[in-house]
Formats: sequence, structure tokens, C-alpha cells
Amino acid sequence: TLNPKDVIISIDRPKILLLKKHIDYLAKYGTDQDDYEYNMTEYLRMSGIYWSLTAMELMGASDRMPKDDIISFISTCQNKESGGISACFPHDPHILYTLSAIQVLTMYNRLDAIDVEGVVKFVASLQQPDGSFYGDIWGEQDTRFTFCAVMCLSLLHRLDAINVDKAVEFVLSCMNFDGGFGSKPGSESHAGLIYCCVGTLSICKRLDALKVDALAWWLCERQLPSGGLNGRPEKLPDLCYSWWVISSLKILNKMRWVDKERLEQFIMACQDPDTGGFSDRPGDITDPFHTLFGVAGLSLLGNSKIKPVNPVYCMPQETIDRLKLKPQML
Ligand SMILES: COc1ccc(S(=O)(=O)N2Cc3cc(C#N)ccc3N(Cc3cncn3C)C[C@H]2Cc2ccccc2)cc1
Ligand SMILES: [Zn+2]
Repeated sequence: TLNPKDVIISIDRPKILLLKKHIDYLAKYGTDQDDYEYNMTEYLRMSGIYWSLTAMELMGASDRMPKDDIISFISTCQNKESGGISACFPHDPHILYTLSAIQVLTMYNRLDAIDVEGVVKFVASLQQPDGSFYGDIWGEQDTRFTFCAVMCLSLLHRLDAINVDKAVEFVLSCMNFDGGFGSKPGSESHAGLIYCCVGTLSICKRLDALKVDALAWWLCERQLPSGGLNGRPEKLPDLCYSWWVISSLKILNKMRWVDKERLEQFIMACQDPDTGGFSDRPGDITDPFHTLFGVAGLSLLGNSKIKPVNPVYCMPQETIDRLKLKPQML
């Protein structure tokens, strides 16, 4: 049931974490090659593997994933000429899927399965004179891709391959008067892009450049009476936006500015007790994308049944520690 700008959570929605249901949901997802949705999402297959594996790692159930099949799938997706990685053979390589592949292989500690130098060359080749990054050879510019490039190269300890100062300069050129960020200079502030820009500045150790109080104020204003958070003013709450907002607030050390109990109630209500998984809002269809952000969000809120997640990389903290990466936190 909706009121114009929020959802009303009915009392029969789940209130506790249905961990086993989510583990079984993700373990089953993608095993049925004839499944319509599975085939329709071939274009994002690599990201789907990252979403599922990361959620399973956080739930302590990554042994339920087909590790060897995943690793050999990834090596078939690397383009020999460009070094880039695609979502699925024979699609074009793209920075989004190159990042997802590197995130999966670092969680598995199996970077030997691909040509790392080729990945570094592909990512560096996408940087533009203004410091921004294209997503692929077709030239779409978006601050999301700067974040993908910086995150991907930092996981490989190869930030030396790009001009970090110019990348930071481009991100800062997208800062708005409200302290937020959009996809390009002058674009409206949006929670997903704020997360990308704050994450980029954290990895580049430039959080000093933020208007912290203005930005944290804009972020905590995203929370609605239902406890959920939206991506922009006047929008409905959505579980994935809840992740973008609270991970940004965690990096800024301002988590206390949101009502954690109400947010946890919203996240729990997004679970589906029959199919397993989390959806964007209570009662909708679940998917691996929102299941990751439900599990990661509960981890950030301190749920002891879920392993700690790093708010910048959206990966298990133990992986970030093993890589000796220290993204800046305020
Ligand atoms: C509705 O079918 C869709 C629609 C789009 C996409 S998408 O372009 O690949 N993508 C990733 C995504 C994955 C899944 C899953 N499994 C579900 C949704 C979803 N959205 C759409 C969405 C999320 N919240 C509400 N909406 C409508 C975000 C989008 C963009 C995005 C990509 C990477 C990282 C962050 C954001 C995939 C499926
Ligand atoms: Zn969503």
C-alpha cells in the first residue's frame, strides 16, 4: 500500500533475518539454464555473479557457489586484444563488468586466472583529458565509471597507471551547491552517484574536498517515515538506495544521523519469506542485486549474523584487509 511519497509496512512483513532462505535463493539462482529471467539478464551476467558471491560471502555461505565454473567463466570473458572483460561471451568489454570480474577474482584470490596487465591497460585507455572515464569504446561518460576505474585499479594496486589528480579534479567538478554529486558537471545530485564520488575520493584519500555537513544533511534527508531511504527528494524508498546512502554516511562517519531501527525494519520487510531474497520495496519481486544490498545494509547496521562489509568496496572487510587496502574514512 502506497501513500504518495512513501510505503506503509504492513505488520505481517518479516521482522527477523531469514538467512537460510537467502542462501538457498542465491545458490539456486542461475542454475536453471532455461529460466527466462536468467537468460534475459545475460548482458549483466558478470555483475550478477559479483552480487551473488558477495552476498554469500557476507552470509558465510560462499561454499554454495560453483567456484571453479565461475573462475573459468571469467577467463572466457576477457577480450584478448583490449584486455577488457565483458558481462558474457561474446559481448563487448565494459568497465562495469571488468570491475565485477576483478572483485570476484580478488574475493577468490585467483587473479592468476586472467591477464592483469591487460585489465590495467584497458582501464587506463578509458581515461579522458578532463580526467573522466568512458565505460567502453563507445564513449559514454559518467562519474560511475570513474569509481569503477579507481576501485578496479586499487584492487590491483595499480593506481599508478592513471592520472589520479585529474580523476579527482573531474569528480570535484561534479559537486553541487547541496554538497552532492551527479553523473556529469551540473547534473542533479543523486544518491547512487554520491556513493560513487565519495568512494572515489575515499580511495584517492581526498575526502578533505567534501562539504561534509551539507552532504551528510542531504543524505540523511533521504530517510522517510517507513525507515527506507530514497535516491532523490520526492522519490519512493528503495533498498539499493538505502545502501548507497548509508555506506556514504558511514564513510563520512555520520551514520548516527539516520534512524537505524526504522531502517532495519524497512530492510527486514524487503525479504520474501517464500522465495527468499530481498526486493527493492516490501512485497516486490526479489533479485540478487537487492539481496546483496539488503545483506550489506544489515552488515553496516551491525547485524552480528552477517560478516563485516567494507562500505567503499562493497566487499567483505576480510578481503580488503588481506589486500592491505585502507580507503580513507572520516
Ligand atoms: C528491472 O530490471 C533491471 C533494470 C536495470 C538493470 S541494470 O541496469 O543492470 N542495473 C542493476 C540492477 C540489477 C537488478 C538485478 N538483479 C535489478 C535492478 C537493477 N537496477 C534497476 C533498479 C534498481 N532499483 C530499482 N531499479 C529499477 C539498477 C541498474 C543500474 C545499476 C547497475 C549497476 C550498479 C548500480 C545500478 C537490471 C535489471
Ligand atoms: Zn533498487
